Amino acid sequence: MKFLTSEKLVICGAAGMIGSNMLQTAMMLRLTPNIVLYDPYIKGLEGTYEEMLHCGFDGFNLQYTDDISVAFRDADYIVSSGGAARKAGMTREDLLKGNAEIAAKLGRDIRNYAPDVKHVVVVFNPADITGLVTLLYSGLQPHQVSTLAALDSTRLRSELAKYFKLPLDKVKNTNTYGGHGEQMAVFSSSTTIDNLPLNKIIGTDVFPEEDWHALQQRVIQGGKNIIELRGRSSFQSPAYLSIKMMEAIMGGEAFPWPVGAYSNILGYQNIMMAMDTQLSKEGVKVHLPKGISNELEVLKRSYKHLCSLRDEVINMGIIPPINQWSELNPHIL
Ligand SMILES: NC(=O)c1ccc[n+]([C@@H]2O[C@H](COP(=O)([O-])OP(=O)(O)OC[C@H]3O[C@@H](n4cnc5c(N)ncnc54)[C@H](O)[C@@H]3O)[C@@H](O)[C@H]2O)c1
Repeated sequence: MKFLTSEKLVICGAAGMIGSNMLQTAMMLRLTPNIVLYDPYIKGLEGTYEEMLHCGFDGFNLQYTDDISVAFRDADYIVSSGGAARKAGMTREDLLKGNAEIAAKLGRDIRNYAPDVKHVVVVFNPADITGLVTLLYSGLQPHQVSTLAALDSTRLRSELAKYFKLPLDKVKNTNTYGGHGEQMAVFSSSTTIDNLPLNKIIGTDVFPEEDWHALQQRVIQGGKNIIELRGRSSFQSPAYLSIKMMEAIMGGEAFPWPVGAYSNILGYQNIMMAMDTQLSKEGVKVHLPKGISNELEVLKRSYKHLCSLRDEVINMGIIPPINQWSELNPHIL
């Protein structure tokens, strides 16, 4: 059976829930036979490796290591979920600081050991910030780094499909941009429900305004709901979507959802956030989402929220002030 490419894919955080599921998805989609698993937790990493052998997949050259220099040598693609998930008693700031520090190290490791990597997908949270920090320290070009940001859009589609009791594919073009969760910017003007524009239905008897607000809350709480139902944070959906991003980057099937990318668009600068994006072998292309004026206002609010998170990371001393970014990475103007 054929592979999409024979280039080397590295999965960081492969001992974890998302990382190990990314591996299984990449193998099932037969992206490449050459996959290297990295995680500092070597015992769990061996467990992931062993389980994949037990699946009985043919044709793979699978390796694992807790030595990042070995993992990254000659890497063509890197995807990383290697960071902490938020646990009880942990503040958002704790997660932000810890994972931003991991992202700074990831960036330095890319610069040192994988300077010729083609693309890096960052998954660990808060992904917009960890992606930005990785980009700055890696020295890569902005189109070479993207982040997983599709889950609000896929959750919006599933909530709408459940509300209207329709199959998922009757709900089209659900796009959320900007930051994740509370700060997402829903662009309902692009969405159709069984071919009817969503904006024509909102506020009618078919879909009262209060139901629309409640539905958006369910989207925002989508991740929390999975924790309540399953007793742990989501892992199958982020793993699947991250590897589908990688498939598009390797030249395979297009990725239909927004991804997080570095934006240099006027009014949305010096930030990584979900925009109207296309992934291909050339990396990620970023455009300002098309929307009506109140959607763009919400996007602006979301951008400002991400700027305040970014500024927290600057104040923590993890990344320098914006006017010094080009010294760290000359591709950032
Ligand atoms: N972007 C998204 O939409 C999205 C969705 C869900 C979860 N996440 C995030 O993904 C991350 C991973 O979640 P999980 O459920 O797989 O967690 P997990 O705890 O199961 O796995 C994390 C793995 O990362 C490893 N790790 C720790 N430090 C590392 C480092 N410096 N380099 C490489 N690996 C390292 C750990 O040993 C562990 O095996 C979390 O930050 C979570 O919040 C993101």
